[in-house]
Amino acid sequence: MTTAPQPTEPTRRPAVEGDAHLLELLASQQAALRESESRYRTLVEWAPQAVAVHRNGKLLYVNPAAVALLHGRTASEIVGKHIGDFLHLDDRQVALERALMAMEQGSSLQLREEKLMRLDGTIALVEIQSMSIQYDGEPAVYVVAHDLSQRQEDEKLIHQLAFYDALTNLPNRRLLTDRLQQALLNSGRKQCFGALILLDLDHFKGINDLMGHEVGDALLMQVAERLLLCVRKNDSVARVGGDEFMVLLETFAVTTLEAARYAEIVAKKMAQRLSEPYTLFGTHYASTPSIGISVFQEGASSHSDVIKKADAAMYQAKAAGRNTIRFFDPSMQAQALARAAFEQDMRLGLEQQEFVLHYQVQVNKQGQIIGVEALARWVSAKHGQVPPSRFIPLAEENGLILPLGQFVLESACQQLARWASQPDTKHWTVAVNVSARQFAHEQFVAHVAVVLKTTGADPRRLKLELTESMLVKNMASIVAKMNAIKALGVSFSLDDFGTGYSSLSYLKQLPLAQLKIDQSFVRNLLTDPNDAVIARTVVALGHSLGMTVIAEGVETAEQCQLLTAMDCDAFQGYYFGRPVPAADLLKLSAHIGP
Ligand SMILES: Nc1nc2c(ncn2[C@@H]2O[C@H](COP(=O)(O)O[C@H]3[C@@H](O)[C@H](n4cnc5c(=O)[nH]c(N)nc54)O[C@@H]3COP(=O)(O)O)[C@@H](O)[C@H]2O)c(=O)[nH]1
Repeated sequence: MTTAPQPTEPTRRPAVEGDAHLLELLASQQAALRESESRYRTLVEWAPQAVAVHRNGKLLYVNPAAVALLHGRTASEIVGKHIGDFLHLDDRQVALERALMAMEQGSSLQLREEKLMRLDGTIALVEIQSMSIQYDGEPAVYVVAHDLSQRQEDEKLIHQLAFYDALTNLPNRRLLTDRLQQALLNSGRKQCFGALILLDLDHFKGINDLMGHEVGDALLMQVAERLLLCVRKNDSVARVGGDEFMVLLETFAVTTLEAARYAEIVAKKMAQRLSEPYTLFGTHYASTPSIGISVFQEGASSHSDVIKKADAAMYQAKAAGRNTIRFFDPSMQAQALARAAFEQDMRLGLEQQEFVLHYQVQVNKQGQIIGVEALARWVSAKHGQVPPSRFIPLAEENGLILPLGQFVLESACQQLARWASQPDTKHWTVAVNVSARQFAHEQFVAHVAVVLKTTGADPRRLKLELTESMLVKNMASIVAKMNAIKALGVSFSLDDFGTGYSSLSYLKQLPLAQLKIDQSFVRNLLTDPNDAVIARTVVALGHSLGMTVIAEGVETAEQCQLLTAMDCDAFQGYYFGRPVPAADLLKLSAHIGP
């Protein structure tokens, strides 16, 4: 049984024998003292704040509020322990020093926030005040702890209500504005551009009024979820009004056009996601957004300007018939429109068979043709010859790479089957470039198998070229897919080797047959010693892993000689021939020889 802390007793005057008056006085003083003690004990026992007394850290008394604060059941679980047992590691050192100071100086110490470890391991944030007292006639420290957990919860709730939307849990306009101000500062510091997307649901009022607010709310919640899936971790999606959402993109773009391009890609992704059907309370609904984009950098505009511009662009999107994207900046808008038209031309070009394949020879150390690389060409009726560097990245972005890649694979395999029937070319291999999106397609393995079957091409003569950058994520599933294709008899070459995330650990895991030295290392092979070291290392590395090595971009005899001296197995480049249609290859091949 512990006793509540006692106030220091007044000095007793010895009673004078026979002095009845004094005895009476003393008795009444003692009675008053007992009453005061009892009142004091009751006050401490019933105090809402946690109270504890310790001497040199050893706990002598805790009141019921302290037992409750520490998630104990009885005081005996706590009394006798050291205060250090209840101090969080973050605060232990300072708190123990303070406790000692309170003992030594016999004074009271200022309020301080500390974290306590409860008996069940949870943490309580408290405000601690200590003072020295006499307890059972000896110095001790009296501690009062105010539980701040509730205050913390309240603060959290206030913050949540002040900065987040209650329906979707997304940041609200106030928080988005804060973040926009921060993003403007960051964009100035990092010398890059950001973008603000303002998005409004078309005809939302109709759904809300006709179907009721419950349906409207459910739609808004699904919109919020879909928007979050379209952005990166550092971007912010906010609900800023009834059916209005803002998305703040922190791009690393160093030009406005680059930032605009990125914002457009994200906005398109959002438009597409939000246009997919919604199931709300068992019924299907359709909804589309109108989207405005404004690109910003610090100095060029204030946060309210940026918001106004995105707002104006969004109204232009509404005026243009809804379900569309508009930029505030007319030149960006013109670029976006031109790109959309170009994409449409590409779609038409695919339908009208404007895409063809050219082939570039690959030769061995003896200068004999051992195969070719298939390279796509677009001969557009409207744009003339369009280089792959222009249409491949765009096709990757808009998904056209899937039909285009399928066309390339089919045509290359048809050609491979034709060459297999001719004595001069029957040993040739054909390398086909596969883009990341194409390879990631869940049906890719099946597509390859079907194409091989329908064209009758020999899988052992087909080589798929992958690039390093597409192999960094989901290694296990990539390896599994490559193995499934390898099981068909097809081999793999790693394109642009050395320009990406080359790491021995992933190289070892991949079922590769060949490494391709990137042409950027071959270009200055004779003048830049670093490039020569890289090329030599790639050859040695490839061989040590049991792969062959091919160098691309070989333009001169000297480059070829040096690469041969490095023991490179095969070569490709203008020195041997530019990419040409299949019909022109045989003429060209007559000129290549040892
Ligand atoms: N996913 C697909 N990508 C493809 C396809 N077709 C082409 N591409 C990729 O487009 C990029 C540009 O290709 P291209 O303009 O055809 O350039 C290739 C060669 O023409 C060029 N090359 C070859 N030899 C030399 C040389 O001696 N000097 C020099 N300056 N350039 C040369 O190199 C390109 C070959 O690239 P690679 O694929 O890395 O071997 C390019 O990235 C293509 O991959 C396609 O069907 N699908």
